[in-house]
Amino acid sequence: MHDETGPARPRNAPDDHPALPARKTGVLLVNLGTPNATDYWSMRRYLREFLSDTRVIEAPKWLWRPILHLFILTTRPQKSGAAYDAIWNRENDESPLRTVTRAQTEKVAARLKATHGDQIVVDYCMRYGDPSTGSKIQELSDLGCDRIVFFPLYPQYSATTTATANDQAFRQLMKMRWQPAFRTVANYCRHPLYAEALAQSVKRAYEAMDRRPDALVASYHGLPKEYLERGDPYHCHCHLTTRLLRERLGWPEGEVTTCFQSRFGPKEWLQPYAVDHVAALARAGKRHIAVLAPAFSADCVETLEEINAEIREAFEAAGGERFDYIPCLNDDATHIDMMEAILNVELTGWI
Ligand SMILES: C=CC1=C(C)c2cc3[nH]c(cc4nc(cc5[nH]c(cc1n2)c(C)c5CCC(=O)O)C(CCC(=O)O)=C4C)c(C)c3C=C
Ligand SMILES: [Fe+2]
Ligand SMILES: [Fe+2]
Repeated sequence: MHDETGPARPRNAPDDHPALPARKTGVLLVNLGTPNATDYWSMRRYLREFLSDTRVIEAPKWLWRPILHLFILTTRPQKSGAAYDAIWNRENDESPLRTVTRAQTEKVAARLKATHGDQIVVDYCMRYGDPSTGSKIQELSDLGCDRIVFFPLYPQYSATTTATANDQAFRQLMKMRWQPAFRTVANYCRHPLYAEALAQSVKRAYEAMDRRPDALVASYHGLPKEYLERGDPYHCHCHLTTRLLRERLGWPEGEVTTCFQSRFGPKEWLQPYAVDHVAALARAGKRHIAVLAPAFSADCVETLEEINAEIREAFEAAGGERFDYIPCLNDDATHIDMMEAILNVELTGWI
């Protein structure tokens, strides 16, 4: 045995002893994932990986596989490809989710480097698509990270997001001879800096408007209702998020409402559905609404396309006149403050 690891062969080791990397700590930000391009095959590859995940689709495999392969993967890639095409970042030839996640990573890295120096390596990965979770954990380990903080960027916990991100990380660890010590970051919808960041984004958006909206709507990604009945806390975390945001803004009850978007398939999902909710607001005389999407840490196809197109159209079709979308927290300084604060707690004892 040799008593030291470092950037080269350990002290007193024989010549054929493998070189050992310097000890570092890794931070890996994780988001859902995104296709590499909007063509049929790129979309199909991404959707196939995503919709084959049994954390996302809980139906029995014998039932779901034929539906997925015969119906969904033959039609959805074109439909979703068109949605991604409408929001694609052509400058970098990538989806906005990847652009934003990279910007978040660079800013978090700069903050942690300023405090802790070069002993920390910050990177990002995706649960589906590229860069994959497994490849990034391996890369951090190859760089000498024998401790990794794994940070799923989902404010509200769901088995369909947080748990499957963690599962994928642990699948990689199962393959490794020298596993890093590993910490997963919990959901953070209760974190005061999260409510603060959301509240500031609302205040900023309201200040930039020439008139105050008649209602503020928090639209969250939906889930099949039966997942809630089986114990997924996501629904409650969404309502908690809305309440903490409203309290942070100092607004009375009812001033911020909650709804759920992105319904997929014929089953009942969490209600109220965003399209119905905004239409009902318009019919109730709320002519001007503002909408934010607190379940998304980065703007993506679900916010830029679905909210700004489908949900906006539902509002206008019901008589609504003005619809303002408030962007996600993305790489805003308040969001990076929150991530830095959470990471500094998670890094305790490691640096
Ligand atoms: C089919 C079931 C789905 C569940 C359950 C689900 C949960 C869920 N998803 C997010 C966040 C995102 N989802 C995104 C895209 C997306 N989601 C589904 C389906 C389910 N999501 C599909 C099929 C897609 C792809 C787009 C499409 O075909 O409609 C994204 C955007 C990714 C991007 O590249 O922009 C995010 C982010 C949450 C938070 C969640 C449950 C809590
Ligand atoms: Fe989704
Ligand atoms: Fe609930």
